Amino acid sequence: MNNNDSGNTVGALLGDKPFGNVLIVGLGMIGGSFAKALKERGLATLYGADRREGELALGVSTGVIDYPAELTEQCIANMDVIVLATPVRAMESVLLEIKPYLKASTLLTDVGSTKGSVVEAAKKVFGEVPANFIPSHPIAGAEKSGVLAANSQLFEKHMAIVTPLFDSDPSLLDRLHQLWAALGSDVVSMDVKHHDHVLASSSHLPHLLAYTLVDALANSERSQDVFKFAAGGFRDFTRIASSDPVMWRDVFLSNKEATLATLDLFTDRLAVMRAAIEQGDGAGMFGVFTRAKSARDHFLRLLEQRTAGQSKEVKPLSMTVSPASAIKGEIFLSGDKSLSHKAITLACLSSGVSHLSNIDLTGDVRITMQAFRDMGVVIEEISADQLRVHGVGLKGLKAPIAPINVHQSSAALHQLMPVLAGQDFPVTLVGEGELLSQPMKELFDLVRAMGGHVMTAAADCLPVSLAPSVPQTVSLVLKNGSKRLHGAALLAMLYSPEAGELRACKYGIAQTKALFAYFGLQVTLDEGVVRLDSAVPQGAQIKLPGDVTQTAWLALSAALTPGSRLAIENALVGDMASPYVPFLKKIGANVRLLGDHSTGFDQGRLEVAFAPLVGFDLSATEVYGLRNELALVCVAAAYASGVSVIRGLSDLPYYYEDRVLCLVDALTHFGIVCEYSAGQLTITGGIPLGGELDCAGDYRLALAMLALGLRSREMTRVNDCQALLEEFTELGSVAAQLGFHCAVVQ
Ligand SMILES: NC(=O)c1ccc[n+]([C@@H]2O[C@H](COP(=O)([O-])OP(=O)(O)OC[C@H]3O[C@@H](n4cnc5c(N)ncnc54)[C@H](O)[C@@H]3O)[C@@H](O)[C@H]2O)c1
Ligand SMILES: O=C(O)C(=O)C[C@]1(C(=O)O)C=C[C@@H](O)C=C1
Repeated sequence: MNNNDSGNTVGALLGDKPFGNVLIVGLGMIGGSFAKALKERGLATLYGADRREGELALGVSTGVIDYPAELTEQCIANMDVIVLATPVRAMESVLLEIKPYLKASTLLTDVGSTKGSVVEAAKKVFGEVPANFIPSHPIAGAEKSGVLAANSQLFEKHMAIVTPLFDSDPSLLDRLHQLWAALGSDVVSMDVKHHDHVLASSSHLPHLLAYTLVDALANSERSQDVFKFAAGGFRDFTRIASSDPVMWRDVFLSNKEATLATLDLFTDRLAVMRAAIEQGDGAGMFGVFTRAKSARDHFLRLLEQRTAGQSKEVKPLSMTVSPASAIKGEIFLSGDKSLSHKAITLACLSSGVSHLSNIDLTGDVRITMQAFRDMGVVIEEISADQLRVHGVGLKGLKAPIAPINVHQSSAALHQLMPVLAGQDFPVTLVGEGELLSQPMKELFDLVRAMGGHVMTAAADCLPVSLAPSVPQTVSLVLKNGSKRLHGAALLAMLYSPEAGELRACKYGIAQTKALFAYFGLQVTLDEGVVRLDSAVPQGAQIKLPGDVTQTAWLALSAALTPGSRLAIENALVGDMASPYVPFLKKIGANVRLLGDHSTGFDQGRLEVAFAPLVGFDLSATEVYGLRNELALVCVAAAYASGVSVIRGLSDLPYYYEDRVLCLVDALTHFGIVCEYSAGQLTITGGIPLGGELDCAGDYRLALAMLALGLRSREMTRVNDCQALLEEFTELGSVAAQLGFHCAVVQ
């Protein structure tokens, strides 16, 4: 070892460099990248050992390491961290060499692609895995090898898996997390066996296929022409066949059981595809290709999000609105998100084909779609807002190959749980982020009421496994549940052996009733009891109406902005239309809703022009009917002449009242006089001042605050608009089309 500082204590060195002395054994592509990344960031003094002296010389001359080293006592005993980066089968001999000199305080880890074999090697050498040996594995790499391929950014925004063992030293484990995090990795913990199975499918099998494909073609009769005419597809598929043969031989020797399992599964699927080609089964092939395409597109989006750092940190977005000149134009609004979600679910569970148009395919609707695709449903995306869904029937879903991941979507979870509880196969649902710590007792109880077996590790939280069960007649009382839970209850009723019922339903069901009717299902509401006749949903053709909240917001915005002439071409008419439109009419707005109303999602043209608004007095019953749009009601009051009274607010569930109180703060901040007492709010109309507001991440509040800024004296800035932009993805283009002066600021 050529360490000039070898006389220094480890503590002193740690003071200079946070990770002290780090030795890499196997200074190739991964070991070199690790060393270079630490060295460039000034985080450690780097030593390298390799059986090829040439690699060490190159490592020093290219600045990847500080010093070449040998596995002597002087070296090993002086290290704070030792990283094994040789091919996995060479690790046992390295462990044998370092064993006599290894201190218990030194963190020993590795970067090998298999973990079970490395743990076995450690057991063989040490008798049991020492507490300071904690295996890890960066999920980043390349088809290159050798120290010259070292890349100091290789691990940034990639995952690093750590596989701690029961007896691993907690402070060294913490150090290992810090080490990978310092190189920019997202660190995740995994069980050794699970790691080897997952990686067998995600990494080992693809390498085997690429090597075998190239080898088979290279030895085929027409190999010269095959390579001559091979283009992008061949190159993309076979890039990894240029990887290091020693490394990959070691991987397959070390992870036999898991690779054979995934290979068998793949071979079976390949046989199915072979049969489909032989039998000219176009529909079968189409099904596989559409599902695979969408699974890959979904995976790429997740990867993009992660590499763009979005899943780590959500940047708060703000929006500004300048007093607009006028809102002018004709517009079609995209379909309601919650209806889109429900329509897709019903279409997947129907017999026959459904055609869904004006569907909102943004955000978590895609998570639900992906889950159904994973369970065998063919969903064709005909255009950005149209789907053709080949329904499989209520019990026709197929067991997914892997657990269903709802990511962070509670909406997707509520759609999927009752449907999965009704199937004849066991299934596991996993999630991510905050969703993992949210108790789902009410939803899980609902599944239990269906007769479902619900198994969770942490009480009523994700992940959850469902086992097939004998279905029970669904009879539920949902006094306090959310609207989503009520939606889930209706789906649960689909699986009830006899007509199910839901008591104490506190939400209007007009929209659900209409949606179910499209699929041939009859929902009735009688004295607070919702019933669903047992029937099999049938494929349907549905054109979803424009989003009701967006319609109400645009109508108010045009009504209070002089010079406005707005037409919304696909506003919902009839019973299901928002009561906000008649409310606007009542307070003097120039509003006309044109269109015949018979059944279902009938749509008409809503025309709005400016007119002065007049103060109003709303009873508790009217306020209940307008509960979703109360923030907009308050904005209307702020611009109306005279005093407006809004009654019965404290009779509403607390979150409606909270939203109104937030808006009252905003109005007061903008100089509008408000008084709130005993659930009654009075607002005296005036001219809002403008300024900065915070919508606390609430989509409806954000819209109301933007409307408030439309005629205020100064520009209005609304902070925390992330949820708004996720819900109303077309806000920018709608604003541009209608002449709003609305902009996003980071
Ligand atoms: N290549 C990838 O994409 C990738 C990704 C993640 C993890 N890994 C893992 O990282 C490790 C290294 O892979 P790589 O791609 O850097 O390979 P590489 O061939 O570039 O480097 C391996 C180095 O180890 C040295 N070596 C071999 N046996 C040795 C021994 N007994 N003592 C000392 N040195 C020895 C070799 O001389 C070589 O320099 C492997 O375990 C591999 O499974 C690779
Ligand atoms: O990107 C590549 O070339 C890789 O092969 C990297 C890859 C992988 O399969 O994803 C290879 C092996 C690993 O252990 C981890 C990552």
